[in-house]
Amino acid sequence: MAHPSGYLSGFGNEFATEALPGALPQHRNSPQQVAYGLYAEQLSGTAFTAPRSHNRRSWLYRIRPAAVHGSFVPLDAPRLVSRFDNAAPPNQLRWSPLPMPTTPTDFIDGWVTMAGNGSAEAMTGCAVHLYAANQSMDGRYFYNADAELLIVPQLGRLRIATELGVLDVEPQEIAVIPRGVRFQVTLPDGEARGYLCENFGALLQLPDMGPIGSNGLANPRDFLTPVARYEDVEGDFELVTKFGGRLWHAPIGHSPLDVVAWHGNYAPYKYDLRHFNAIGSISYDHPDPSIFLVLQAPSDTPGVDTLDFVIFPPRWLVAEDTFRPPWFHRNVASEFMGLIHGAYDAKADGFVPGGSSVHNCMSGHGPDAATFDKASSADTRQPHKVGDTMAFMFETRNVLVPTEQALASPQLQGDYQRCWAGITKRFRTTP
Ligand SMILES: O=C(O)Cc1cc(O)ccc1O
Ligand SMILES: [Fe+2]
Repeated sequence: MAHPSGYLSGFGNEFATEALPGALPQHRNSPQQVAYGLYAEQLSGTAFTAPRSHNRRSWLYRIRPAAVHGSFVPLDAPRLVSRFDNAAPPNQLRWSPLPMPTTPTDFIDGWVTMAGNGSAEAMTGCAVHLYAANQSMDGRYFYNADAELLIVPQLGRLRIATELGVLDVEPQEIAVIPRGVRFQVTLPDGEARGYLCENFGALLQLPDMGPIGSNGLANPRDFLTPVARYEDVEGDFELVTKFGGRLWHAPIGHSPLDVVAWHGNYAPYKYDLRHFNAIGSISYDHPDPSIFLVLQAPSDTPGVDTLDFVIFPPRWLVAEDTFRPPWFHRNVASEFMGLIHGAYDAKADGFVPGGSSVHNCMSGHGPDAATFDKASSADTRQPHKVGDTMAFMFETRNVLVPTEQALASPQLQGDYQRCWAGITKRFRTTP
């Protein structure tokens, strides 16, 4: 049954889609002659020998193979950083939103690297960027050989035309573009801003749910993958790639979005965070934020992820005799947070939509003084709705090294630590 959205529904399914009838070969992948004079091409996202449960690849039937383009030369990208070997301060860090660009800037020009760990070459770790753009990509196409790309729009819609079809995303939705998939981003609202996470390692997957059971959190059928759609256009175009931590570009005489049909389980997808089924405490205490895990990129160590994508969606707080907002804490993991919409329940002010924060390994953080005061005297016999909110966290196993430009940024809030300065000594020698 066709999904009402016009997309294909499900996470990591074996999809099959064709924009022209009969374009998709049946019962084989590379027949001697493909219908409509198409070329067959495999795109693999995991090792050929990866276990079946993790094996991802798709077969593309296209007007020209991906090999047809000119030679790549380096492309300057001064705000893109790929080495995370500078000294990371243990300070809690927070930034105001990135201002919108004042010169023509498309989605690719608009990346500003904030922090990261590991490396693209080693295929481990991740990089966190912000993007801010005021132009559609025009005659320009991009693929990322370094990473799977998680896109978290905060302002303005994105039309992401990929080789495998079109994803329309708006704030409070996310998109994931697999490593290697070519795409072009246009801006229906004329401008756009948001957060990006490049995942250099194993692909993002839905988490196991343990005692939660077989339903809840992000339900697989809410993940949407586009149907095949192709462009048959020729011109003096540019193919940009991120490869080995830097940008390269090559001339290309046609649109690489020329895939007429495809099948497989390696494909872009989107997910509406508002569909997340939040599960929490219905008795007492504030659970660990892993309860809000949307997607995880596992590392080689069982139970320890390279990257966790966690959200803090609208929800009811009902826990009794409980300090309900996030507690004070220090974690072995490192946290990059962003706010997509509304307000975040641990911070009364200063953390605004489009803003960011980093709390690295063992750096103490938690509710600000105003939040602490309010929540420690709230009536917890009453349920409380945390509405009008959508915050997220990229949580990583390795320290998130902030880039020098992020540490020197005019948006860095030099007074961030003062949000805890009003937390006074309450100790007394009587209970
Ligand atoms: O630091 C944060 O605000 C994120 C966070 C939220 C929470 O509910 C528990 C732990 C945690 O790191
Ligand atoms: Fe935290």
